[in-house]
Amino acid sequence: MTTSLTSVPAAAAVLPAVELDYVASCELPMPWAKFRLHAFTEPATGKEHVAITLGDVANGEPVLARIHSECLTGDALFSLRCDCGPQLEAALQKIAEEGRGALFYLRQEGRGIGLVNKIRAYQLQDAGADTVEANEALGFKPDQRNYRLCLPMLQHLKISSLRLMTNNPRKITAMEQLGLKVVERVPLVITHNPFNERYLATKAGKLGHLF
Ligand SMILES: Nc1nc2c(ncn2[C@@H]2O[C@H](COP(=O)(O)OP(=O)(O)OP(=O)(O)O)[C@@H](O)[C@H]2O)c(=O)[nH]1
Ligand SMILES: [Zn+2]
Repeated sequence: MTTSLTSVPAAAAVLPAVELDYVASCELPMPWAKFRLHAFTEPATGKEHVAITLGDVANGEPVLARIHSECLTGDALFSLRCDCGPQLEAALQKIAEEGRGALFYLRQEGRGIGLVNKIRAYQLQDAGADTVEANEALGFKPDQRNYRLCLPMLQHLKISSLRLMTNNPRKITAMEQLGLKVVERVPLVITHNPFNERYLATKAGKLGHLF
């Protein structure tokens, strides 16, 4: 049985709604704790998104949260070109340490351009472009993500106040524009290696990330 979860709060009335359907939840044991996994579908795109929770996130207290954008290469294939894998792991570990929190895994691969286009962008980066120049050369904005996706999931889980694990101030602004309260920014660990130095420098220099 699916439940339709379309809504736009007053603060985000100017933005078009994103409709998600809640489908099912299950236990998800991980090395750090036994989480719960909640599945949603996005009828407009056919994409499947998930939220991972631990503890009672619906009790009104601010929730330690991570909004994580899909990165197949970093999250699953151990790529050292970015810091996504270690950030995903660190966020889940921190939620487990606190015994309560939520991670939203959004299928917005490659900052919203998709896996194949991200690999095209990486090819341009191999030839000298930075991450922003590569996206633009392919006809995309530097960051095409839409955080409105989170709203139906947050509402389904009854979360309205966040302690957000991020180094990206635009994520905080996006959440506030959706009518959510961000009571704290919790910085995330950055893992430097010889392959991601330029990626991290571009994030700090052109995309406004706080390191
Ligand atoms: N287009 C493109 N996407 C990338 C590149 N490197 C990583 N990504 C994607 O960027 C997304 C992660 O975003 P980041 O900009 O690294 O970090 P963030 O989510 O904005 O900020 P944090 O909350 O601090 O992690 C994932 O969807 C990755 O697949 C790249 O070179 N080009
Ligand atoms: Zn990545």
